[in-house]
Amino acid sequence: MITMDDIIREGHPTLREVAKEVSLPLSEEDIVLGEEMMTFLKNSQDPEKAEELALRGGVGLAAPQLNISKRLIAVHVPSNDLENPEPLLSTVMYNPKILSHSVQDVCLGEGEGCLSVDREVPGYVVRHSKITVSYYDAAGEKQKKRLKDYESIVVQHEIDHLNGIMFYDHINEQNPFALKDGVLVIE
Ligand SMILES: O=CN(O)C[C@@H](CC1CCCC1)C(=O)N1NCCC[C@H]1C(=O)Nc1ccccn1
Ligand code: NI
Repeated sequence: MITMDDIIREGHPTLREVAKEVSLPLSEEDIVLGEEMMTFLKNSQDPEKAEELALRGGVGLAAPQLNISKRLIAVHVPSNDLENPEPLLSTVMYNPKILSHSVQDVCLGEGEGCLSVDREVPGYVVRHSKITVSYYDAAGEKQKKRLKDYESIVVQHEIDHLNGIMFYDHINEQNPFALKDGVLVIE
């Protein structure tokens, strides 16, 4: 079972590598890895389990964060609507690829963090508001999804990890809260 001890922290070279494509058909090993990454996210969002296992709550995880330089990510974005507890997005993506994106940019008002970064790095992380992402699912089926806003931000943060990019690489060093015209700030 994955715990925080399995997550490598900034400074570890693997976080700056470009991860390798996963070979298809998916190996049992890669399928199990995806399942374990999804279980970590669900555990991390469960108050009891998170406390018991000392997990930081996470909505996404990329294999390089486990020192596994492969192009697979897991995302589990909880619903923000008590009426409908269904998660907004919950999937493992193998060889995810952004096919197209909006001109419109977006950023989280409270900035971003990372389970591999044990410090606050303030500033706006400007990303595409909408993306069309293709990927293979755990059944080896090719999928295509159009994502927007928070879900889009999460998937972009994870795909960055596959390319050795950290969220703070996007923050303007001169003025971390500088915003170009038209960038949408979402809370
Ligand atoms: O690469 C993947 N990571 O580094 C885990 C990150 C991924 C998100 C950061 C911004 C977009 C994707 C993550 O999830 N976090 N960052 C550090 C601590 C907070 C935590 C978080 O946002 N938790 C959360 C949010 C809503 C609901 C439940 N939990
Ligand atoms: Ni991260």
